Amino acid sequence: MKITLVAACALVDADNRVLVAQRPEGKALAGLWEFPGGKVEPGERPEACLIRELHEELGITVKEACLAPLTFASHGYETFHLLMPLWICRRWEGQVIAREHKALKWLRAGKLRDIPMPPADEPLIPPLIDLLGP
Ligand SMILES: Nc1nc2c([nH]c(=O)n2[C@H]2C[C@H](O)[C@@H](COP(=O)(O)OP(=O)(O)OP(=O)(O)O)O2)c(=O)[nH]1
Ligand SMILES: [Mg+2]
Repeated sequence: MKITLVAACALVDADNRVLVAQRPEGKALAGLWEFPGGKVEPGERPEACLIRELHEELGITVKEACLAPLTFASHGYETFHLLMPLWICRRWEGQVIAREHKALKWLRAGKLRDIPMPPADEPLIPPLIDLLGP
């Protein structure tokens, strides 16, 4: 079984809302709402990967000191096993824009259950509600 390491981030705004991003057409899991992030490249540190992906996908600049680990997902997909640490980030530079996603939205953690997310993401919701409230 191939293990794929993906670094992902819950960006949290001043009202404790979380950013979710809609996966574009033509990619696996198209249309589902995810946490921004991506695959860790060979030799790359996960935190460096996340900072790179947040810049590529959302156009923002994040300092490593502003990333706090929250939890992780471990999920068996048909062709690979996803291991996905999730960081929280409340501080960044720049305006969030959808450079690669179909759409973006800010939601209270309790509302994450109402949007279609990848199956791997479901266990990430309770720790977000614990931290941020519903
Ligand atoms: N970023 C992200 N990926 C997720 C989440 N949940 C989930 O199952 N995945 C899966 C989808 C993909 O199989 C894999 C990472 O995908 P990705 O499409 O973000 O990877 P990437 O940014 O490096 O994009 P690419 O260069 O491979 O196209 O993890 C999530 O919340 N965020
Ligand atoms: Mg990505």
